[in-house]
Amino acid sequence: MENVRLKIIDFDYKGGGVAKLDNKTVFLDGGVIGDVVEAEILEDKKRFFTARVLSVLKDSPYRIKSKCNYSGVCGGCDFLEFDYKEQLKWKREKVTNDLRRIGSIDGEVKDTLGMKTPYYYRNNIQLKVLDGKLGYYKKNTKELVEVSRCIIAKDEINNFIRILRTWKGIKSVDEVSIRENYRGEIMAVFISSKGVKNFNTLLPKIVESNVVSVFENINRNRKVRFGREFKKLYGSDYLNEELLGMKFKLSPRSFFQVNLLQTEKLYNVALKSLKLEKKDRLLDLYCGIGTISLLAADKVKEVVGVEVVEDAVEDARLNAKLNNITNSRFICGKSEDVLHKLYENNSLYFNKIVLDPPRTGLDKSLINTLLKLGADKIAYISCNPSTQSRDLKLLSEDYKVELIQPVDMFCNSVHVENVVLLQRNK
Ligand SMILES: C[S@@+](CC[C@H](N)C(=O)[O-])C[C@H]1O[C@@H](n2cnc3c(N)ncnc32)[C@H](O)[C@@H]1O
Repeated sequence: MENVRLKIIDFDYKGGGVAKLDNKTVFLDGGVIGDVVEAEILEDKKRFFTARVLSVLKDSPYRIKSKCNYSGVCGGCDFLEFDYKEQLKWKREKVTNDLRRIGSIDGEVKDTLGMKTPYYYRNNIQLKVLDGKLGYYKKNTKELVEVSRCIIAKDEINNFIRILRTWKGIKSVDEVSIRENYRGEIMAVFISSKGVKNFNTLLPKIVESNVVSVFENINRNRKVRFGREFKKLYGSDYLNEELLGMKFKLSPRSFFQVNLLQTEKLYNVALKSLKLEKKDRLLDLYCGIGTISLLAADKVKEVVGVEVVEDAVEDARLNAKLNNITNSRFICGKSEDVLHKLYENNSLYFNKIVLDPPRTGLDKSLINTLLKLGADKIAYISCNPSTQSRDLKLLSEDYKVELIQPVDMFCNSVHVENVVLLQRNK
């Protein structure tokens, strides 16, 4: 097919441009809303085309010059050439459209809570390693783009990348996960199928730096991020974090939100929306290391957190002790199974619930139990408005939506975090 001229009108879920041609949708590999581009059609399917941007013929008014040297090549970010204020507006619209289209929900969506400076915010990155080179995959490929610095990662993570680039042993590593805490300390996990070699040659540099913890993780199954065993190579078992004035310990397998400043805003919105009272019994499903549970503990009678990763549950129990909290309890298991058992045994009643599942959203059986349980208020936090909208449609049988607040957790990427407060119908 010959090349075509297209106007970008939207972004798809991967951050690629969307256009229209012959009444069919075109999914492109790039472009910014408002751009006019020359594109090569790659596939002509029944309902859509796929296409590759060859050149931008007319710049969108929202196109900006990227501050990143790897922009357009590296698949790590989607929106580095899209004006930040417009990103926030687009994310609000994305949430509005998903709720309407998938969830049949029409409520008012608040303006996305953004950052003043949407760079150098990520406290956790995963770099691929290929032939001793460190980087991210090129968009939609397994080709490595070598990087010496990442514009969305925090400063000390970038310093550690510099150190790793001089280390010969990096060749024995397949992937490296690097975390930075609130005071610039680093925890690194070297993920390797055969074991980390020559760590002793990296050690002197690590001792001089602010790396506080290094683990090896043997992983031969590329479908999961981590293998079963973590072996400590250096330093502490945990990374210490501080969030809204409380202390948390975090072990290498546990989940922690990637943007500290935005997490504080997110948690404040969710907890405030629940209007917590001393008589409340709060259930925190998908609780990770217990951050939300423990931040809520002094406002309620009792809080119970549920989490499937054992290490995270142990962290949560430790974090309760660390913060002298005595009215919290953490259960290890799948939220859907644990909630079902709690309900069947009639053992505990919760009048308020926090949900914060992974991108796949809620299990249908969990939704059924939630409807039977009938808590007064549910704060549903999600990093995927599409699955959240699907779940809300089922929950709206008994609940009405009272608040919809998007939060920009993943600046310069297509992803958006969203909080929805549900109130049970009288
Ligand atoms: C998006 S994170 C939220 C964690 C925590 N609320 C926070 O803000 O840090 C989702 C968490 O759910 C856990 N998880 C995934 N599937 C689960 C399930 N079926 N039941 C319970 N926890 C699950 C993950 O291990 C992860 O810790």
